[in-house]
Amino acid sequence: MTHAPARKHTALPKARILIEALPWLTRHHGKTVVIKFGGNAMVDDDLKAAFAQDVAFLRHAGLRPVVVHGGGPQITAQLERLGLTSEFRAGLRVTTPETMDVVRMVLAGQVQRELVGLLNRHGPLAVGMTGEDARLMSAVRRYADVDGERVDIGRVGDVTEVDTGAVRALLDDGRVPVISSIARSADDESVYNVNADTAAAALAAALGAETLMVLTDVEGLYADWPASDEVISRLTESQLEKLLPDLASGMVPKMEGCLFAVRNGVRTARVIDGRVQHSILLEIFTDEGIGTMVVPDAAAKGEPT
Ligand SMILES: Nc1ncnc2c1ncn2[C@@H]1O[C@H](COP(=O)(O)OP(=O)(O)O)[C@@H](O)[C@H]1O
Ligand SMILES: CC(=O)N[C@@H](CCC(=O)OP(=O)(O)O)C(=O)O
Repeated sequence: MTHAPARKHTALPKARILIEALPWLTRHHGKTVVIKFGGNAMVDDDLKAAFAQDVAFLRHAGLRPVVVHGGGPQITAQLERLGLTSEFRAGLRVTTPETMDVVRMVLAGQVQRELVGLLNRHGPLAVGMTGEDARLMSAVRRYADVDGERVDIGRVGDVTEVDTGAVRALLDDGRVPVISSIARSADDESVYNVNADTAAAALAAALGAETLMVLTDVEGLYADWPASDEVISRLTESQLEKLLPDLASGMVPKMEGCLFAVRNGVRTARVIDGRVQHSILLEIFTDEGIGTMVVPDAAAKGEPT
């Protein structure tokens, strides 16, 4: 049996930690947070389980988290298993009809299912869907820009329209939507492979999310990558716009997505290190947050986030 003073000794610091989170939780109560979990950040099972714990925590604390997941490395591995090649142009996968079948199978049938399972360990929370369901995301064909030239990369799409009805209904019902970045053309004829950063940004804007959090396999946006690993902690939309042309492939859709989000009503967009366990909760306990935060020009000074 534990004596009351000993219980107090161990419990008090825990109570203090919870109380420390109170201002953040009060500020974010009822707010929608779109969290993009990159395939490169899904390093191991412990990390994925910790991610699910963080998301469940946010939901139980009264926020409305929406998960958009990637799975680039997982798609590449499956293509290799099938003897198919992977080719990227300007950070986007060249997607033949055959590749598209694999993309859909891996994202919706494997990665999404795994995340749904991990989240549902914490209650009947997660519902998986792709952009095809209830016409969540409509897309048009996207071409890659390679050295100023328009290159055909097959069935790659750019989101043109988001119908948030089904996602809002799930959120209102206390669920956590887990979304794979696949979309259909408005006429329903074609199915497209959408970059998961692009899909997350489009959803965050359409939902009027408070925050877009992008979990990846670096600490944030490096100022002079790959020469240095000095992370830029805060950027306004104008500063980011100037940097965009100099960014390398993996970061391009991420930072374009952050810019799109803050330009379209999302209060902050953040790129954080998904390889760090509980990186989402770490955001709660640090004033300036970890990683890189992008804010609209108008909100550039002083406001708490
Ligand atoms: N300026 C930069 N700062 C940080 N990472 C960069 C930068 N430019 C390019 N990168 C690359 O972008 C990668 C992240 O993008 P990506 O591989 O698509 O990840 P994810 O699977 O999370 O979407 C990093 O691992 C790094 O190699
Ligand atoms: C068009 C395009 O490139 N689509 C991506 C979709 C998955 C994705 O974006 O996953 P990450 O976030 O893990 O990179 C792909 O096929 O790899």
